Amino acid sequence: MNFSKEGQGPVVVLSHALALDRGMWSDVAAALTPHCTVVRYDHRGHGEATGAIDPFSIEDLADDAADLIREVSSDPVVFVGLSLGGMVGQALAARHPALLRGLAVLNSAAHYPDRSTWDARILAVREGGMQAIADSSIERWLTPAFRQSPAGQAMAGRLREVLLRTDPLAYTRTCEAIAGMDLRPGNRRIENPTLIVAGRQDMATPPAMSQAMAKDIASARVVEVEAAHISAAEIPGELASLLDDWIRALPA
Ligand SMILES: O=C(O)CCC(=O)CC(=O)O
Repeated sequence: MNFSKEGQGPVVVLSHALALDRGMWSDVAAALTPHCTVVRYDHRGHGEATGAIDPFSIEDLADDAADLIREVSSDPVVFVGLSLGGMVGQALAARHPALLRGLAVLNSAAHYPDRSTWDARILAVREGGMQAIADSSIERWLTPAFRQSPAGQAMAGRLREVLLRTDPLAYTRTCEAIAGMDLRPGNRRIENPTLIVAGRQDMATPPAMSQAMAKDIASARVVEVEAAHISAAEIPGELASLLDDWIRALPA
């Protein structure tokens, strides 16, 4: 698996969103490394990872993350996942709780009752490649106000480049995994301290999805932030500070 490890202190693993890569976390990682050892990795078929040809499930991605954690740390780690990364985090906590000190699930969901939007995306990418979903994705990922700012325009450009570089087959395989997932039964077993972060302007995984998740995870608390879907790109400083405070308060 492709990963990077930087900084000193408790190990924090950062898990990225669909059609992005571990670069998505650059600004959050820079803010965390003075106090934490930050490990970032690419999901199957994303970023520098290759070989996402066979179908896989969110549980398979969670087992990949478990293998990575065993490789980078002999102690339990803090796992922070955004969207797809948060789905992986939920499955990881349900399947491998002893590997975790804490779980942060940002801008994510446990289940999609209606798979038609995923089927539409899969069809669009099969017919038109990643270009076919680029504009609509960026519109869901960042708020209009941020996209109009110079920093937001630069960020949108960087995210678009990564999306366009994503292997279309890896993207559609991951959409299949998300469309087929139901993490709710596993969530009812989670006992790790859990922080759920919802973006008030997140159209991809609206706050109601976070509230539903929190009903199943007894140990969870929900915090809302002013951002759209990729909060790690839009408000990295605020998010890093929220995570830093939460990590410091976790039992050792
Ligand atoms: O972002 C993810 O990891 C999955 C949810 C999603 O598809 C977000 C989006 O592109 O709208």
